[in-house]
Amino acid sequence: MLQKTCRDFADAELVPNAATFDRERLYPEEQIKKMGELGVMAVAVPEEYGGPGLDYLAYAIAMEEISRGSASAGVIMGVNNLYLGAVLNFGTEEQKKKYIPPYTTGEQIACFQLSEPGNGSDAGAASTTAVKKGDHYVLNGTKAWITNAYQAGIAVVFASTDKSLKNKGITAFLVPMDTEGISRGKKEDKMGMRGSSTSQVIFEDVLVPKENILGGLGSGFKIAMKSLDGGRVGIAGQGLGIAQASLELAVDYSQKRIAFGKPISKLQAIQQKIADMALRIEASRLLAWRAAWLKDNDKPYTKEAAMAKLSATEAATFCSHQCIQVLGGMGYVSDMPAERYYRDARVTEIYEGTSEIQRLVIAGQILKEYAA
Ligand SMILES: Cc1cc2nc3c(=O)[nH]c(=O)nc-3n(C[C@H](O)[C@H](O)[C@H](O)COP(=O)(O)OP(=O)(O)OC[C@H]3O[C@@H](n4cnc5c(N)ncnc54)[C@H](O)[C@@H]3O)c2cc1C
Repeated sequence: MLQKTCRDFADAELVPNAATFDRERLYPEEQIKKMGELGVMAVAVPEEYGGPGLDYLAYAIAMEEISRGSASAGVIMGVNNLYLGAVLNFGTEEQKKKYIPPYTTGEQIACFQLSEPGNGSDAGAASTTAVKKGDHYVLNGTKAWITNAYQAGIAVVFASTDKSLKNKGITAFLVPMDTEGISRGKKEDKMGMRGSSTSQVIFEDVLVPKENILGGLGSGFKIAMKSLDGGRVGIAGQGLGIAQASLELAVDYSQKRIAFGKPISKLQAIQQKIADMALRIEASRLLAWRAAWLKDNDKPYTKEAAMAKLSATEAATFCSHQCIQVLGGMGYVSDMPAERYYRDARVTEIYEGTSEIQRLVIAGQILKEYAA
């Protein structure tokens, strides 16, 4: 039912507008509010905090269907859910009551600030500092590549409270984005995902009350890694959505395009592409749903989430590439969405851990299993 609801919504509200969001770098405000009404801005948030109380399998499915319509809407939703997951899993009761409900409806959205100009994959090397001053911490530094930075009302910010402890000295803070001393850099001019804003966020002597520490002093790195495990199930869903949209377009076009007197879908070379696309999508979907199922059943799922993210995002790049090939010249122009799928797909292999980092995570887990 959720899948159908999201698919119908995407077909009615996202598919017809996705090219405009992309071309005009437009934040899909109206659609994000409607997604809030559908419950997908806070999929796994229990009803007591304003969410629909679903699980990560539902999240993977919703991310796929929304991203099939507009990958930009998908990443806005994904980062909002990433923030909510961190507060839900690591917040005190008071923090959950205060910092979850306003971000479940799509009226206000959140961001997740881990990366910095000097470190992305090496997230433990955070150079943003938080220094204790009385009942407050003073934050200084620059966060980079922050999705939703221009719209977000709240952020979870990772900063070092003790550099000598390296990643064990990182602490997570809940920081309202209108706090004095916070400014945003220019909007990044991106290859894809142009309906979502991405920018640096600069902290200059930003005072944050000590009650806004999330999960305890020095737990920031653990919070980031655990949150990203869940986030990767969502990005796998996003990759699947782009891949599925590419497959559907390629199949439809191939049945209508006539070359040498018959539809190109009759050509075995085109059929091979369709088979390869469908195969990668089905395999990745099973990986994504398995990772979600493991999480929903409180079983370890770090390796499975990394496999799902890696497989589905590589499928997105592969399928969007093949889709352009099936469309020929029409794949290369913006009259058709194939070139947008290709541009949007590319970053899914970069954010929430690059493909290289997913392989490191997978290999690390496997080597641990075999060492036992
Ligand atoms: C559009 C967009 C939105 C984003 N949104 C957010 C956000 O909301 N919040 C946030 O915190 N971050 C966000 N990011 C940042 C993203 O997570 C980082 O870009 C990503 O983690 C990679 O970090 P980096 O860019 O510093 O690359 P680097 O870490 O410098 O990596 C460069 C290259 O080296 C490789 N590499 C690095 N270390 C290793 C290693 N140990 N082994 C093998 N290869 C390695 C990488 O895989 C990559 O190919 C976003 C990025 C983009 C582009």
